[in-house]
Amino acid sequence: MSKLIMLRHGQSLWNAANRFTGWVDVPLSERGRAEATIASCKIRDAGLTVDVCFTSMLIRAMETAIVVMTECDEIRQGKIPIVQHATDDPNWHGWNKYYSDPDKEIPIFPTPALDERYYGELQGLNKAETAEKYGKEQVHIWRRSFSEKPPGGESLEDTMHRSVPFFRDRILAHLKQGDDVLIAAHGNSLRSIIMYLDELSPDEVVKLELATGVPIVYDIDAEGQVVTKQILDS
Ligand SMILES: O=C(O)[C@@H](CO)OP(=O)(O)O
Repeated sequence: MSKLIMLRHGQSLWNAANRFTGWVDVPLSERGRAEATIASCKIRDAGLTVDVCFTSMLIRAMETAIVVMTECDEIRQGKIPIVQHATDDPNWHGWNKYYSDPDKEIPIFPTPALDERYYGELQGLNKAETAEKYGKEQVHIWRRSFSEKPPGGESLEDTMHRSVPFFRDRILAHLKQGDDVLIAAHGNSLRSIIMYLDELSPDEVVKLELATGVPIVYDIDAEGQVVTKQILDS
């Protein structure tokens, strides 16, 4: 049985300011880094370790992954987490040219497939002011419905079309072979994967809210099926 730990990044500076963020690359707040540290301790205290880590390309998810993987040493079992950048980037050479033993490393794979949903024309706007302008109900539909897109942005369904194929092709492959996996990502990219894992309907996913910095732990069997789910929220 493998463990899948899903973690929404800690509070960002725009979460704190109640602004739509989407693909804007805003870092964690002081509280967000503390939340990531607490998440690391919860993962350690639950006796969990990590063999492979996936994050989005956005700094708030990467910061969270790095804090989790380095704050409580037990999680990395004496191994070194190393970020695995894309090999086809013409401006970036050398990161994978070194002497090392792969058994002593934990690869961290950043991927755009796990980025937050693109919030289009809402990016940067204050959420409360936007609700006053367009109505609470309309803004709730933009934020939480499955198929409605915010103006110029992605619906959850669009996000799912990139997150779930990546999850199935890349992440489940590790889980099926027995690796324990950490995904540090975003409210909506994780909602789309949880919708898939928990077999939620479009109506059910509207009510799914993920808190920042709270680990969600799945047991996954060798066929890639969910056996149990636990939320480490206390
Ligand atoms: O602003 C965002 O990018 C997201 C997550 O913080 O917001 P929402 O909760 O509206 O999906």
